[in-house]
Amino acid sequence: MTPNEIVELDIQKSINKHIDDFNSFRFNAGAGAGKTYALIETLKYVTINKIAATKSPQKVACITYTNVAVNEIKTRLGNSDAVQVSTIHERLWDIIQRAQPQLLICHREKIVAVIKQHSQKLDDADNKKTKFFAGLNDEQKQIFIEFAMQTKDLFYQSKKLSAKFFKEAYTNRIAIQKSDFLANCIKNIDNFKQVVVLLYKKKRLEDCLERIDAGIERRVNYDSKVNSDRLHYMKFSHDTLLEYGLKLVVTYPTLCRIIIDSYPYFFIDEYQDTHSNVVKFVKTIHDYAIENNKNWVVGYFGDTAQSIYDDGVGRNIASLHDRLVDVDKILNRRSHKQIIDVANKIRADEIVQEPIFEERNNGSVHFFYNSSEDKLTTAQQFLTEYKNDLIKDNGESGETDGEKTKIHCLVLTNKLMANFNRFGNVYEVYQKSTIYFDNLNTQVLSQQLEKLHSTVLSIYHLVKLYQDIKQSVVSYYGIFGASSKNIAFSKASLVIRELKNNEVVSLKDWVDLIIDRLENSDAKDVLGKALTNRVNYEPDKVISADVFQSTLLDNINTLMNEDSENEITAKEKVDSVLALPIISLINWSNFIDGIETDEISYHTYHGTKGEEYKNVAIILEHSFGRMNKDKFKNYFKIVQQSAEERERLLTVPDTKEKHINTQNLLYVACSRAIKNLRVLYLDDISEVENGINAIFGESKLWPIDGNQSSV
Ligand SMILES: Nc1ncnc2c1ncn2[C@@H]1O[C@H](COP(=O)(O)OP(=O)(O)OP(=O)(O)O)[C@@H](O)[C@H]1O
Repeated sequence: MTPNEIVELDIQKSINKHIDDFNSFRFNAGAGAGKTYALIETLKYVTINKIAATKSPQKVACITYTNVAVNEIKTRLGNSDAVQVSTIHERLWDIIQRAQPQLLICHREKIVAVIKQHSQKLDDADNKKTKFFAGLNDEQKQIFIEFAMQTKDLFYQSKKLSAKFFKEAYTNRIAIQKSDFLANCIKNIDNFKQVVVLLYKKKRLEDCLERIDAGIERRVNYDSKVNSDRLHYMKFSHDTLLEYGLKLVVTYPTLCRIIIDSYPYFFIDEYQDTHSNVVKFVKTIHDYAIENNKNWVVGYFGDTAQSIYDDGVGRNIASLHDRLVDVDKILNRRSHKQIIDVANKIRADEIVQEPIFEERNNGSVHFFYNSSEDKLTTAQQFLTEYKNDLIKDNGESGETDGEKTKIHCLVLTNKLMANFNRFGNVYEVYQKSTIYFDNLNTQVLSQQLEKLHSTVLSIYHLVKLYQDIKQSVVSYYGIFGASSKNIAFSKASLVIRELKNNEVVSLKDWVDLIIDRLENSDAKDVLGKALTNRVNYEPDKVISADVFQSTLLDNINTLMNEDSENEITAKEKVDSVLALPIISLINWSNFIDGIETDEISYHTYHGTKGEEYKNVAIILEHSFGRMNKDKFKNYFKIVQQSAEERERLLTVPDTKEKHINTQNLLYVACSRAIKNLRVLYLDDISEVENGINAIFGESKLWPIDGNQSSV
């Protein structure tokens, strides 16, 4: 055993000792240090020595960031009943759902708070949209509210009409003609709709409150399948789950005791990207354990320099959760020295890694730049050259298997990544939707299904259903779910044949086929069950072809169009979704599922968290999309300053936050490489060359004349 291996073993022993002593800890180490590995070792240690040895019925909770990570840990850990690996949402719901009476109180309070928010908005004379309502006197408000309630059906029937037809639909009503002030209120359709929708929402919540108070509603549920709260249906979504969880443990200490008894060992992977409410939740339990002399341990595993999401705690963990023992490790298990040296320069903090083995010294890092206009073609040519060099090098050493020459290419923008992955058209259509640019990354491309926009999620499920039926790889249970037990085999096979044997080129073809079968098939009820199971439609939404069609089109319309959209443009946008080729949608859904099909795999920097690849290509630009103009240019500009000047510039909080975020992103990207890393900067670097060279050593214009560089 080498001295470094002994050091590494000692670190694991110290973690085990903290577990023996119930000392909660934070294992902070750089990329490739073996945090995930240590987490698995820790889980094994606890299972064998604490749970199995004492035949304890207690469980170990292991929380990870994505479903992909859950599966990875489960696979690496092997079958274990004692360890429950899950996302925080799954675990939290499992824990708190039993506290229904307390949840109900929490839910009631939330409803009251949201009603108050709606009322404040309606009373806000400074709000452009609602001020016409705020300006009415009490009597007029009452008349308007009554009018809105009486015309609810009309509103929903007319909602999607253009402003002109919408107004006509309303003004044809005698009630409006009679009243001057009502006619006045409907002058601006956009504002009118905004107020009416708020009134409806408020009313729905008030009705729900009454039902709760009358004891009619007694259960509240977490809905993991949709991405927004539906409080009046007694359902809430992801962020509210974290909010409720925290509120419950703070308000009801008994819940802390129950959690401590059920899960005496609690581990959190990638803590830097965990929501602050989760850390507060865990800290509340930890404090309770200390104050009540209970044996409980939480272990956080992560790296503050890899915090790349806005809602993650990042460096704030130290202030949010004190009384933790720090366990540090500076050895790197993943990469060759050349990669580690660059990564150390980027993170520029107290963690200066070194390779665990001295012989890990054959890596390569090359930085190139090219500022031609056609970035896509330049990047493709660059990758082809990289690939050829790898084949040449590996061929010479007699190693030609795929992984050795496979390149993982990291690009900044989703647009470029989508183009490379052949679903650029899908991304382009979603870009024109109502999803804010900042949210496209999560709501359209997240590998955590719960983060996708609800309609995007339905489209994803529709495409997966198509794929599964087309490929015939899924069982009846996989298609129809629990209801498959009660479905006649003949009907199930009929509906699958009907769906499989028709040509489908676009999403529209697929949707039309489903609609047609819901209308005409002898097994239409069975198809409804498949849609409920796979696309998560409520049973009443698949009761007939018409209802299914209007629900889907309504959803797509809401996804694509603002309320005020011109009717023709609105229809064009809905049609642009339906016209998407099914093959592009399959490429997109494969991306969501992390399925790789090409020799070169393309990812966004964000999407590679926790991964490692032998050969990495990074495509860099000044800007990170439109919203983060000059993100990297500004970063390298700061890097190239003297230490004093850098410190001065970073005293501005906004500059510091942006700088650290960029630094973390570049760190995550570069540290994915095991052996070879090539960076291509697709802009003019003359103003930031010194900053680049300070990190990467030197930068060269690509393509280089004469001999190509060796990998
Ligand atoms: N003790 C060990 N023995 C053998 N291999 C190890 C050990 N620790 C880590 N490794 C290997 O080193 C590599 C990096 O480890 P791991 O992925 O756990 O790092 P990490 O700290 O989680 O990285 P990142 O922060 O970048 O996600 C992996 O291939 C892992 O299997």
